[in-house]
Amino acid sequence: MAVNSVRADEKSVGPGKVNTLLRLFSYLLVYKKEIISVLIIMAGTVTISLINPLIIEHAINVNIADKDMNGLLKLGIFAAVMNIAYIFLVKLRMLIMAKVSNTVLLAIRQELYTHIQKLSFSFFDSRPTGKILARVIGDVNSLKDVLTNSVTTLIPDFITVMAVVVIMMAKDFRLALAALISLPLLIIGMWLIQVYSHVKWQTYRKKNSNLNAFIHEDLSGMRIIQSFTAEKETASAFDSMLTEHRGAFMKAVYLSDGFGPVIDFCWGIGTVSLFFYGIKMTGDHIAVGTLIAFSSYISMFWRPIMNLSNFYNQLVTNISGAERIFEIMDTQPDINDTVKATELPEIKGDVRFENVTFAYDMDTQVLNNVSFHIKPGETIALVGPTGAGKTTVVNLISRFYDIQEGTIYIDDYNVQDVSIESLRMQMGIMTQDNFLFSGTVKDNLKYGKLDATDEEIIVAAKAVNAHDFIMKMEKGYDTELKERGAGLSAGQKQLLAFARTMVSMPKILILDEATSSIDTHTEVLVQKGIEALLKGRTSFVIAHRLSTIQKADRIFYIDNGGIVEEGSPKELLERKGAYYDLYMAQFKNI
Ligand SMILES: Nc1ncnc2c1ncn2[C@@H]1O[C@H](COP(=O)(O)OP(=O)(O)OP(=O)(O)O)[C@@H](O)[C@H]1O
Repeated sequence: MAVNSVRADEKSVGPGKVNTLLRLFSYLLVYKKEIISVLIIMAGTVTISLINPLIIEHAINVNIADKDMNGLLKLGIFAAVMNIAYIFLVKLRMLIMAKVSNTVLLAIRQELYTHIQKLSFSFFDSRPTGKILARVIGDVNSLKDVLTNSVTTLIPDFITVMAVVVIMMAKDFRLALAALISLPLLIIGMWLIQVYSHVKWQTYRKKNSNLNAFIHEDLSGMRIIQSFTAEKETASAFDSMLTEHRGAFMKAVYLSDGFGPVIDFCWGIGTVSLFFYGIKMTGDHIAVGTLIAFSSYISMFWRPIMNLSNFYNQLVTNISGAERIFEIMDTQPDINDTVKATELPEIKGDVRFENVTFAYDMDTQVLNNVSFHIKPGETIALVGPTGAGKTTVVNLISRFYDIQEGTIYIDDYNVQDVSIESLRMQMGIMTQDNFLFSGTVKDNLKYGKLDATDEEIIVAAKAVNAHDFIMKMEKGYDTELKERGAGLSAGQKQLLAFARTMVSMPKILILDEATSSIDTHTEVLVQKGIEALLKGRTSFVIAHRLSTIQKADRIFYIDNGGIVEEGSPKELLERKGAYYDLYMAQFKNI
């Protein structure tokens, strides 16, 4: 059962804002050289902008006053060269920072994606794909400006502010205190805004996730929506989600917009207090020149503060994105290799359940004390009512979930004591949806074995009767497939999925048989494909076709948390129990 539906907001479990920031900035440390270059370049650009007024002053006071046109020309050339260098340096700084921040984003996205691939089924069970997508794409993108500005704003502006404070204190500490009197107000104001703003931005990101999940789900189910003519209903649901999204954004942005006025207010108070105190003291010993110098220092102090607060605002706006990314990175897979896990050697295909008890969640037990033993090469058909636990049994063999009680052995190895990779590598799993990826037919078949040769692929495809149909496609094995195999029939998708599994030559085959109706010709091919797949390997077939069930060595009828009937097809028919009833019901429909 999904914990998070499309509409339900995700829970926020951030590791704390400071930790999140430190962790985010730690990604920048890899690029120390580039960051130092940017800082040096910035020192250069600041110096040039400080020299510019001096050049103008010199031109007016000296060259123009003395009518020294030669000197003025030289000064002009010097100023032009310096300012061209300035433009070049700014471009270079932007280029380096763009490269650094994009590479960091790439690294974060890669780490996140690789981690998500390791997470267990339970993680994917618990959240819609669109919400995961929102984190991998949207949340990662939201960090770009934070990363860039942390170098171009945070460091230089912080140094400027500190330097100005030191100069002011050194010149006259009473005037300095008067100028900076509103600093505590600023700190309290910003802190209060960020506390509430952070929560609002968290909510906004959740609404954004919901919207993503909704769009993803809707687009995936568009055929169903159109066939049930439910476009109006989904459009109205979308509309209400957009309203929620917009509302969350407006609430967040109102608060964030409070930063500017708070700074303006504090700046104003600082200036008034400086002049009030200064004028009161002018009679004593404060020179007017010092007072004027202080008033320019005060703007030199507040301008970077303004930049820093914009950066802070950016941080508050986007830190929830970083929290959401790190939350996934910190999610540990439920199913892990144990410390003592060994490699499962090439198996024969013996499968044993000993008193296995399993529940997805504490409320509903799906399997209760189930035991069975399958010998290598046996074909077992799993039958029973819907929701009885057939898929659960096969999921446990591949250790997609861990059982609560009992033991599952493959060739006498406890599945919990061997590495997950060595276990799953020897399993061939075919689910009902026969998922195909965009790419060529060959690419898809290679999923079974990444280093398979063309010959291996063709042999496998021939074995399951898929070769002829593939050769009839436009470019044979090099034909490009659309996403999820759109444009192929259900039977054709199945044949390709058989071939993919055949390429992997698994010792244990798990086949969740599709029930979709297939034309008679393809049905014969599919049936032959199934037989070829089952040959010589231990197979679990969640069987719907009577023909497959009849050819199984044994049938397990699963119901009420266990195997209620077990035996060969003939034995079970003779017993006239649950399987007999199922058989007769299907037989009547033939
Ligand atoms: N990921 C899951 N999380 C929670 N409960 C689940 C999950 N998957 C299945 N269940 C529940 O476990 C029970 C057994 O499900 P399972 O899919 O094994 O049944 P099944 O016999 O294969 O059914 P069907 O023939 O309809 O495919 C059902 O009650 C189902 O609701």
